Amino acid sequence: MDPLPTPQTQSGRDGLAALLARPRTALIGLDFDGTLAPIVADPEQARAHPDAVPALAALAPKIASVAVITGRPPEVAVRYGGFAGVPGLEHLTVLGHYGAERWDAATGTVTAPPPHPGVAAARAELPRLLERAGAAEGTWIEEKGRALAVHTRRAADPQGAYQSLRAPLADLAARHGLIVEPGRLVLELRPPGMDKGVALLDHARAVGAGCVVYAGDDLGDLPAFDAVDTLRADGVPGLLVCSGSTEVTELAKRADLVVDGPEGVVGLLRALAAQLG
Ligand SMILES: O=P(O)(O)OC[C@H]1O[C@H](O[C@H]2O[C@H](CO)[C@@H](O)[C@H](O)[C@H]2O)[C@H](O)[C@@H](O)[C@@H]1O
Repeated sequence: MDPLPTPQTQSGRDGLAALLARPRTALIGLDFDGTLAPIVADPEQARAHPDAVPALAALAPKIASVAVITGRPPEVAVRYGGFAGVPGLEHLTVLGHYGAERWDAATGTVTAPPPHPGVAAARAELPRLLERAGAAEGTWIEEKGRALAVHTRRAADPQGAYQSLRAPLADLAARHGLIVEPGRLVLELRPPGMDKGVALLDHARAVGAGCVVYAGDDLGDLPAFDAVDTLRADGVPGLLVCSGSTEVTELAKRADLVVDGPEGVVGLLRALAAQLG
């Protein structure tokens, strides 16, 4: 059996104690890439850790809500995660595109606002811009519909390629009313106005969460960490979990609990499910 780890902060221990005392009020929010799915070189090959879905399916019926909150389009996270049609996950919610789009297992449908016109304009310019910026071989554009992501993980010098594209992509985004979302060797051009913090807060309020756990690994998860702090200030206990990596260190500094990547996240989910009986 997986041992239940002890958070290193008092607020984290309070958050965990609240979850164990009142599981039926608990919301667990989880990022996808780097948290439920191991990081791989090709984003189209990312899949949930093989034990993630069984662990979630064991835990979800014992708590108020499980929400996957991801930068991916929700239908992609559902497909790569293997989340659809799973007994135990009948009420799973996937908040995709940083919360702009939503998939509910109960209906199997996605709700989404209209696309931002700046994405089409940026799409038309992006290949030429990368050429002019001398983007390294291996730089890859991920077409996300509501957004465009430029990946450098497969370049010979991924960090150098990433840094060299920051300014030109920031300029392109600004010209079309978009923002740049930086992540693990990815710079995403996306519409403003939504982030994982807004998504988590809205969902926590909608389900009437009495305590919240959030686990993430990347810079885009920091607003969700802020949301847990906001909830704590409102009297809702919370637990911040960092799915640790050597690529991003910002979350580890803020987390109540650092676990060893998706393997560690799955171990935590399994331990919670076992503890809740
Ligand atoms: O919010 P998330 O679920 O963490 O999604 C963030 C981005 O994740 C994906 O990129 C990351 O994972 C890839 C596959 O492991 C990896 O190759 C890449 O370097 C990472 O940045 C995804 O491709 C993006 O669309 C997401 O926005």
